[in-house]
Amino acid sequence: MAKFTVLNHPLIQHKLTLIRDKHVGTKEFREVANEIAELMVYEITRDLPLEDVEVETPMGKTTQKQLAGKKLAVVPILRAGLGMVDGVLELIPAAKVGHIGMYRDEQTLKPHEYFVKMPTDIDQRELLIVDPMLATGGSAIMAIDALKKRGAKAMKLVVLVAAPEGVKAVQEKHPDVEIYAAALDDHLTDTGYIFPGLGDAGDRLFGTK
Ligand SMILES: O=P(O)(O)OC[C@H]1O[C@H](OP(=O)(O)OP(=O)(O)O)[C@H](O)[C@@H]1O
Ligand SMILES: O=c1cc[nH]c(=O)[nH]1
Ligand SMILES: [Mg+2]
Repeated sequence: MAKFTVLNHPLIQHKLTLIRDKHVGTKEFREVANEIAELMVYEITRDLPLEDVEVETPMGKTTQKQLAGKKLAVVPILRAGLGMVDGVLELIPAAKVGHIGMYRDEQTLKPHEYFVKMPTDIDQRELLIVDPMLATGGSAIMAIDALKKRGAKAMKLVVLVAAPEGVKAVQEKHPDVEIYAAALDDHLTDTGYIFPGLGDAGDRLFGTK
């Protein structure tokens, strides 16, 4: 079973508390969601492999480290995942970006896929799937299914807020995918929202409610 990790750096906790506040508007919600994503990626990439490279400084030749291994791609689950992409790209500006469009039926809570556009070489990349909310887990599971079907082999799921139900569901269906969250919240409500959560992350990011 892959790891589930809560990245509880004090800055991450503080910023998440800021955007939980229902009075925070679209501009601040957007800015802070990206800041949290950036801090999370800083933590998640701690163990990226390095290799030696020779470089000539103005003082002479030296052997130093550079990133080795698989290249990265960011995969937001639309819409709300878009709210984390800029934060990730701040740290990994050369990453490719694949998009998966998914919406959850409000009555059944079942996800529906409406768009997939991936870099052609996803089989050779490590994918960071981003979505602010992991609720029932249905959307993340379907997104990972879609990526695996297209050849993806290495991926991590990065969410701001996870519900225990969603973590369990993803771990059961995709035991090879590590999950990172800024917080593990208490439970899902009977309408499928995370409590205490953030509310509807897509609506809060894009001002659609
Ligand atoms: O774990 P689940 O129960 O599947 O719920 C989580 C999903 O719900 C939200 O998307 P939503 O369907 O609201 O679409 P949106 O991003 O367009 O708002 C959220 O961004 C996740 O993708
Ligand atoms: O709490 C939740 C659950 C699913 N999607 C959201 O945007 N928020
Ligand atoms: Mg939504």
